[in-house]
Amino acid sequence: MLARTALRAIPRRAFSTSAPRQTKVAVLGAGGGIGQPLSLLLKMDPLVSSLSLYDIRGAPGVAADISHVDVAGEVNGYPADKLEDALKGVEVVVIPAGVPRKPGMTRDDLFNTNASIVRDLAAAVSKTAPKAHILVISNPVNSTVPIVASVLEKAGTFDPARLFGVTTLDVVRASRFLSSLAGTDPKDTHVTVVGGHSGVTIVPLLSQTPQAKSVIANKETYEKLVNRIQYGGDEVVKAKDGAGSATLSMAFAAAKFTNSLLRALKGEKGIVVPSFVKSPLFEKEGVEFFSSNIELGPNGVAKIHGLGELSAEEQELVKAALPELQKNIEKGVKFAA
Ligand SMILES: NC(=O)C1=CN([C@@H]2O[C@H](COP(=O)(O)OP(=O)(O)OC[C@H]3O[C@@H](n4cnc5c(N)ncnc54)[C@H](O)[C@@H]3O)[C@@H](O)[C@H]2O)C=CC1
Ligand SMILES: O=C([O-])CC(=O)C(=O)O
Repeated sequence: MLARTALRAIPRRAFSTSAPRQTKVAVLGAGGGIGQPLSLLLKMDPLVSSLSLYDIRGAPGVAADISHVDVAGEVNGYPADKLEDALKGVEVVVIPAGVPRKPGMTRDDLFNTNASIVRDLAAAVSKTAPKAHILVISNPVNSTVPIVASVLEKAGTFDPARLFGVTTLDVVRASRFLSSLAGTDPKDTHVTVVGGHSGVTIVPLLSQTPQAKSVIANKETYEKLVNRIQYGGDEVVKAKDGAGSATLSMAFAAAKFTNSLLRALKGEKGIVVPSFVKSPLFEKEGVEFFSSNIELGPNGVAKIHGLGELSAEEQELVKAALPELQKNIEKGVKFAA
């Protein structure tokens, strides 16, 4: 009896909430390496009242499986030809559909396959759930988010406050990697990561984290840490040795970001997290999407924060990120046109 009570306590502690379950969330790509654990974590989020799981393969099975978990909330699975049904009445759509990397590939190498997957899913969301908040996980995020924006723009349904590239895994990694060096608890070690989601476009602002002070004082340690945060994805791709990329830590990160958004949608104030959104910060430099701290509100993006004070090294990192970001964004926009 004691063990059962302890198990029941896990979902309550894993997610923050002050309101009852009330939001319908869809996962597109729910049968995949990220989709399955993400769907389970969302089922355990008290703010999710109904889960709609869609994939071209296997979603009804995943839904049947997850629906046996003894927490409240409905779960439905939809096969390949039922995308519209899956999206009916949905307020938040999370998209992890698409192929992952193998060793030796860059995220941009996924473009040829994933661009059209994301484009077609965005068109379906625009048609059936035009007011939904869209959270894009599929890589290359620097290009897939602009693709979604372009598709919605053409359809007349684009609201920049409701489109997010999920870069939370970079934030999670930065916190974890820094904590292991600084001997701190990741729970209290927050790192703002800005830019985009690949290699040099990932820019951790470690100078703004008090716990990083002694770690970044050593140039070699600092450079190694920045590199590890920028190429953390490669570590997992290499270790999985052809079996894909990060799935479990990504599912964790996406569930965390989704929970932040759901809390803000329900009226909780003061939720500020990084996300890759349509942003004015570097528009003049020709970079229309950028990840920085975003204040979330009842309609999605409430305020886009600036970068704050940067060290000389961070200024250089941002400078190096911009041309690559611009290229990735343009590629997405051109594809969608
Ligand atoms: N944003 C981020 O930080 C991260 C992004 N990713 C990206 O997430 C994506 C998914 O990765 P995994 O789950 O490991 O791949 P996976 O191959 O295990 O799963 C992808 C799923 O998408 C489904 N799918 C393909 N086309 C679809 C369509 N048109 N509609 C619905 N579902 C479709 C597949 O059937 C499969 O079940 C990849 O592009 C990967 O690079 C991965 C880790 C981190
Ligand atoms: O590295 C990859 O391809 C998957 C990914 O985006 C990450 O783990 O950050």
